Amino acid sequence: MTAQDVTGASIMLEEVTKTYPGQKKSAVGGLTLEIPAGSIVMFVGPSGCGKTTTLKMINRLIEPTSGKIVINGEDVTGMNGDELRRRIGYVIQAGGLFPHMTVATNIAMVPKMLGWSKEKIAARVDELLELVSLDPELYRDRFPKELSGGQQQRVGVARALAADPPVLLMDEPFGAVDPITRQRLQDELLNIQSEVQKTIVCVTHDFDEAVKLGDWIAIFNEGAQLEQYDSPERILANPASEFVENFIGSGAGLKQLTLTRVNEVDLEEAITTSPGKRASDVLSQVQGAGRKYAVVLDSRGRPLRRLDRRQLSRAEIIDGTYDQSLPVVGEQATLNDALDTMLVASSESALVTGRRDVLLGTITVQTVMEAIAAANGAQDGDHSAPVGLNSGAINIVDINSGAANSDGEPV
Ligand SMILES: Nc1ncnc2c1ncn2[C@@H]1O[C@H](COP(=O)(O)OP(=O)(O)OP(=O)(O)O)[C@@H](O)[C@H]1O
Repeated sequence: MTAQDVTGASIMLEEVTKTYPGQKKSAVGGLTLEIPAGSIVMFVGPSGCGKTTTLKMINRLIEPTSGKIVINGEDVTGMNGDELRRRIGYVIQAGGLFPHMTVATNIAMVPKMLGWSKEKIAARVDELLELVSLDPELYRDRFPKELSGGQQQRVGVARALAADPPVLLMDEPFGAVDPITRQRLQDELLNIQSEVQKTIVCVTHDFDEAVKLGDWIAIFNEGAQLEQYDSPERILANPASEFVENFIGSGAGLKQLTLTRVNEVDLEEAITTSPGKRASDVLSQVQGAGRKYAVVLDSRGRPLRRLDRRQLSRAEIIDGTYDQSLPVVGEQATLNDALDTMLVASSESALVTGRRDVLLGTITVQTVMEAIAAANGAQDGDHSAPVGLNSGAINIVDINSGAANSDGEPV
C-alpha cells in the first residue's frame, strides 16, 4: 500500500471542548488529536468518558463549544453541517437502517442526494454489496428485517461508503452481534480497509477489538482526557499509567495473540475438491499427500465442508452440502480468533478465507504456537506516534512540528 492508494483524509481536533448545557464539567476538555489519513483510530475508555461526544463532533452531529475541527487542512467547524455529513460516512450499531426502505434504497441515500444518475447509483449499490460480501441478486431488494444482524451491519457499512467519503465514523458498530459474527465483521472491515484506505475513527468498549482493528488507540479518561495515544503494540508493552494498566486488564500477555493476524503466518495448502467428483479419487489424493481432510469448494471457490478419510471412504460422489459449523476464519482474523474458532469446533485446524470468502488455505494449532513464539522474540523499533493531548494537561511545544512532553517524548 503506497501513499497514493490512501483515499482517506487527515483529521485534526484542535483544543476541542464540549460542555453540555446545564453541566458543570466538560464532556470533552481541550482535546487536541491528530488522526492520520488512511489510518484506523480506535477510541476506548470507561462509560461516559466522552468517546461518542468526541466522535460526533467530527461530523458535527454535536457542535463543539470551542475549538476547531480540521479535515484535510480545511477548517470545517463553521461549514454547513448537512454538507459536511455527506462527506463523512457514519456507521452505528445494527447499521441504523431505515426499516421501510430496501437495502438498495438505504445504500443509495447519499448518492441520490448528490444527484447521481439512476444507472450510476444501481451500479454503485451492487459494487458495494459485493464489497461487503452480500450477493446483490439476493439482497438488494430485501428489507432490513429480512436480514440477520450481521447482514444489517454490512449494509450499514455499504451505505456509509456509498459516496466514497474520505472519512468513516463508527460508533460501537459491532456491539449488537454475537461474538463469531463480530469477528467476521471485524475481518471484513479490515479487508475493505485494505482496498479503500479510508480514515476510520471507531468507538468501542472492547479493548481487544481496539487492538485488532486499530492502527492507533486513544485511551480516554473522564472528560475525554487522553491517558495514552499510541499503537496497540506499544500500549500493551508500555502502558502509560496505572489507569491504562487497569483498563487493559489482566492477561495482557495473552493479548499479544491479538496482535498477529492469520495472513502473517504460513498457511498449509488445502486439498480441495468440488461437488460431483468421485470420492475414491479424492481419498487417494488426501492419502497421497498425507493429509486428514479434503475441502469441498463451491463454484466460486468458497468452502462448503471438510471430508475426512473415513467420510471419503464411505461416499461415492462428493455432494454440495454446506456445513454450518465449519471452522473458518478470515485472513485478517487474529491468531486469537483462529484459536477460538478451532476450540469451538474441537478441531486442530481451521480454514482460512480471503476476499469474498474464497479459500486460501489451512491454519493449524501448531502454526499458531510457532507464530506466538516468534512474535514474542520480535522487537518494535519505530517510536513515532500522532499528536494527542489535552490543553493544560501537557506542556505543548509545537503542534505542527510534532508535539513533545516535558521528557521530550512524542505525545
Ligand atoms: N445530550 C447530552 N446532554 C447532557 N449531557 C450529555 C449529553 N450527551 C452526553 N452527555 C454526558 O457527557 C458525558 C460523555 O458522554 P459520551 O456519550 O460522550 O460518553 P461515552 O464515552 O461515549 O460513553 P459510553 O461508553 O457509555 O457510550 C457523559 O457524562 C454524559 O452523561
